[in-house]
Amino acid sequence: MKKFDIILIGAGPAAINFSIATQGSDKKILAIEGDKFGGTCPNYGCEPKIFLEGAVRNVLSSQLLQNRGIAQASTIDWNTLMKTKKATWKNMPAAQEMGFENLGIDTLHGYAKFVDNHTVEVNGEQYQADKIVIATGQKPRKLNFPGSEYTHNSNDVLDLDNLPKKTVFIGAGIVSMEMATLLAAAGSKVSIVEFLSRPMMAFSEKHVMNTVEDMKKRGIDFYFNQGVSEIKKNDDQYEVITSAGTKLTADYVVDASGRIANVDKLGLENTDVQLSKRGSIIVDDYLETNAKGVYAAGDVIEKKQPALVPTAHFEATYLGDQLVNDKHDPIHYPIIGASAFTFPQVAQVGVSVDEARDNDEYTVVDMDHMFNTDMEYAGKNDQSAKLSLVYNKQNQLVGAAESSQNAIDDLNGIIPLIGLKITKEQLNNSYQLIFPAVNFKTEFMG
Ligand SMILES: Cc1cc2nc3c(=O)[nH]c(=O)nc-3n(C[C@H](O)[C@H](O)[C@H](O)COP(=O)(O)OP(=O)(O)OC[C@H]3O[C@@H](n4cnc5c(N)ncnc54)[C@H](O)[C@@H]3O)c2cc1C
Ligand SMILES: NC(=O)c1ccc[n+]([C@@H]2O[C@H](COP(=O)([O-])OP(=O)(O)OC[C@H]3O[C@@H](n4cnc5c(N)ncnc54)[C@H](O)[C@@H]3O)[C@@H](O)[C@H]2O)c1
Repeated sequence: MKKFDIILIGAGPAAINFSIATQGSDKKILAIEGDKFGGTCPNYGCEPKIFLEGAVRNVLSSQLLQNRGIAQASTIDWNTLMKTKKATWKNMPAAQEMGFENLGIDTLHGYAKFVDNHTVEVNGEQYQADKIVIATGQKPRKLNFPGSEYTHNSNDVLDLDNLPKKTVFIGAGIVSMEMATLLAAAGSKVSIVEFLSRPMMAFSEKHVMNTVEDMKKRGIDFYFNQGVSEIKKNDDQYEVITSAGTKLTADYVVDASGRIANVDKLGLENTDVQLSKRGSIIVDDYLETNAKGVYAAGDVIEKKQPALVPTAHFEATYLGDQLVNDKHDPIHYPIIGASAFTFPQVAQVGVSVDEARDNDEYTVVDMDHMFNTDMEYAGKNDQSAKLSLVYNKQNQLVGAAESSQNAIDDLNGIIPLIGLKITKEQLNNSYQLIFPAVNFKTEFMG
């Protein structure tokens, strides 16, 4: 039996930031990874997605500027794009593992299974620690219906060598909306089937629907209020049948119906760790599970905050600091922005625009009139751009939502204003951003 002070199960963003936070301590720490070191973000998520999205955004922007001075709009060469993506990310897991080792963390390949609250088994060998951190993230959900065996998931899309002619996405969450944007821009005919009445329910309706309208103009079809009930295979084509009787043909079907906590290989039945109804790990305000000395961080935990890299990083940094310094302070989350890398992008932060519209405590200011002047977004011909701001009774900016080609960078400029509760006067007396900048759009400019 090998003994450590702390064992990390999973080696994604949560584990990485935990390791950074513990750097320089005398604790003996082991990171165990069953698949690829680095976890979802650099291997199956944000980073390869943003690589593909960068090309797509440039192409779609150039198409919008045709006849405004761009002579020939560009198009996507999917095969070269994918070949480049694969070459760029090939060495990522090895580089990530080296990152752990450089931080003084021992690494181990294999799936960890609990034997009891303080012992895990990996490849037949046992490892023990007083403190164990579960950072196993989430994985794509697999729906179960006749023909569901023909579906692919987001990991497959990010590795797709040849572009399908027709693609059907099941679900219209962030994963689906981003990947539909990619495949459609590259030339696939994309349809999206969604149970609910609109996509990305966690985001402001007005801004999501603004993006949906743009996606529709580019030929993406949406089928709301219905789920997929059956897929039939006819030679190399599939017939996708929905609960509303819609029939769609496709040569590629993506199950993008959501992500579930990665707990199935953990042997949690051998511990006191408890799961929520959704199957995520329940933790208290100290990120400790029901089993004393067993903690959890990142996407795997049940929480109100969005399951994103910044959330995982914040939790892991907090936990690393608590565990190596024997602290006992509850976690207090900061303002965390959320976004979808669609075209146009959708982003939001702070108090929800939808909730604020029905609440007397807040005032929602829709800044759309600013954009009709063809000024703020003119260089990108972003005519449909929409930005809404939420102010509280003290006239402090407390929330924002935007749909535009620049929504993510814009809101990254707004997040400090909200997080620091800064007033217009404080901002203008402290710094002036390069013009034109988001503070102009928010009328925060002095
Ligand atoms: C397509 C896609 C795009 C995304 N884009 C963004 C984005 O743009 N911005 C953003 O902020 N977030 C994005 N996310 C979310 C982001 O990837 C996650 O929030 C983040 O990776 C969570 O980190 P984590 O460490 O909690 O889990 P993960 O990164 O999932 O890492 C968990 C690791 O644990 C391993 N593991 C599981 N079980 C075991 C076991 N029993 N033993 C050993 N190892 C195990 C897994 O193999 C995995 O490597 C995206 C996600 C997806 C799927
Ligand atoms: N840009 C980013 O930051 C980014 C990108 C991708 C993923 N993520 C993270 O991953 C999480 C998961 O995203 P997701 O899109 O996988 O999940 P999701 O839960 O947000 O969306 C899944 C969608 O599928 C629908 N659905 C479920 N079953 C269905 C069925 N049978 N038929 C039709 N529709 C069905 C749901 O109603 C929902 O709208 C996000 O919430 C986010 O935390 C973030």
